Amino acid sequence: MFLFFSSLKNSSTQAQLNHNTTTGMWMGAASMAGSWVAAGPTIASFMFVWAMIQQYCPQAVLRFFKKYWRRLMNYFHPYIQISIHEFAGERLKRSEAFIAIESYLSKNSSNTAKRLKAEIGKDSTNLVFSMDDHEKVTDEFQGVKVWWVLNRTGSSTNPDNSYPNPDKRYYTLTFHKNHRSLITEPYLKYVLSEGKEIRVRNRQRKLYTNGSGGRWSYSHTMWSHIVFEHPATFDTIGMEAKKKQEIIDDLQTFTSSKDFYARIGKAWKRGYLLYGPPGTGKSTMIAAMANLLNYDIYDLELTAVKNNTELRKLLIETTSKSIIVIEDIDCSLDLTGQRKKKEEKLKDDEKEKPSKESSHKEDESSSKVTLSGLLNFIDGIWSACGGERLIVFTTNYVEKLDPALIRTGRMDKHIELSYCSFESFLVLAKNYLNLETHPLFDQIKELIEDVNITPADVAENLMPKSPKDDLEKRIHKLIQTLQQAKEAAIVEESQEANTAESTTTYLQSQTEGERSSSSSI
Ligand SMILES: Nc1ncnc2c1ncn2[C@@H]1O[C@H](COP(=O)(O)OP(=O)(O)OP(=O)(O)O)[C@@H](O)[C@H]1O
Repeated sequence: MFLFFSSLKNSSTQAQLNHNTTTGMWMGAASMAGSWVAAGPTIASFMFVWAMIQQYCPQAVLRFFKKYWRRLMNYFHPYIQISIHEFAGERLKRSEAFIAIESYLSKNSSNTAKRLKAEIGKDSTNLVFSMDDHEKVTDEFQGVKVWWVLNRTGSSTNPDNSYPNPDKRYYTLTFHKNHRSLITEPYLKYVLSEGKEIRVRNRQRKLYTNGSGGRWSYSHTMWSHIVFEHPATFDTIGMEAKKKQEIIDDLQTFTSSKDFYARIGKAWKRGYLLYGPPGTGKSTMIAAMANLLNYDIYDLELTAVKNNTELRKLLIETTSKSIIVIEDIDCSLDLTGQRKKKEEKLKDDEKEKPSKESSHKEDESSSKVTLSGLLNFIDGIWSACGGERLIVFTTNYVEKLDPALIRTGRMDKHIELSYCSFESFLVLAKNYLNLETHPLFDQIKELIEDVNITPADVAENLMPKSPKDDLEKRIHKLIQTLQQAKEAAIVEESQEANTAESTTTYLQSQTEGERSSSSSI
């Protein structure tokens, strides 16, 4: 026994000495290993004695032993360890604490850790380092040293290589028990807040999309991402200044209203409905929103989502500070008002001939996202997890949408993106031509107010197509397009007027005919 304790004490002293070296507590691994080899037979003897005691000792004596054994261990190893798992508790989502610690440690990993992982940082201009698996990093807080290790148990993928194995990485934080309150309270608080800040500062924004296929062969749809680098900003969007400012104010008020949302008991999210003809800048507006707020984008392809459960899973996986986009919501699913009528008709038909066919139809529809599933996605209980999110729908046909989907509270702000006005043209002219004024702009003003031309078409005309395309040429090209559009509109109008006139004449002759036949009767 004595031999055991003395060798244990020696190893412990060795470990403590190692703590005091600049390279941290693990640097003396080789000498530690030597001590443990020497202590091997002693440990074996001890285990044998302990087994005997456990078998033959009365319970009271055993409790006594256990109590003093723990005290003894505390004496020789006075360190506390805290583990922070990557997928602790919420198995569907990476732990926020883990992510924050990862970012925090990236700060001094590059100075102390020997093996580092490098990732491309913000704007693709720098590399961000983080510690690799099983690396150790020493940190100091108010003069107290702590040690972080990133552990990994098992492999990063399942044996069948089908999806990442989520439960395997965790950090351990080790510190002396004398500093328990300092480390568990102010230090960890500091680590989390600093980590979150570093993450926002360094992170590459991402554009996520859901869809089967890709790197992992999932049986269900999951998010995959690329770096989000769209250059659109509110400065580049052709839109009336007042309307633009209103949207910017709304977004900025939202992002700074965390406390307000908490106070009124509402989930910190806001819905935007962007509607208007194709080419009026709905997608561009989403990119500008993400750039303004520094958010990620989740481009949700509803047709690739099997059912409501899968939709909920995708929602849970989204992170804070993000925009969830469903483009062309009217085309994504049969979510229009007419859907109900169709369903009712189908039910009536099926009532008349209950058969295998109808049960097959039910099966099919149960594997689809439904309107109620989508409503739940927007404002159900699950929608509150993650916080600070915008949900944006776009459509070319707002009148087709089910009113339940776009009512205030779900889609809080409805923004119409329309044909190009002269004010919008001036923004495009400044961006594409670098011109604020030009003698031909008066002519453009007159024309543009008479025709329906999208900003996309205006932009296309202002784009240089060859080195010879100087400013004058591009302005003339736009004027020509506007004139053609105006002529086409006049022709269309006169055709419509002719059709209307001939319909009226036809109806009149019909009525007169009916009158004369009834008078002859
Ligand atoms: N208001 C605008 N300001 C600046 N550029 C615009 C604007 N509208 C359209 N554009 C230009 O036209 C192109 C197409 O626009 P965008 O895809 O945003 O339109 P959309 O309304 O989303 O179209 P769709 O309904 O077909 O998806 C963009 O690349 C952008 O450069």
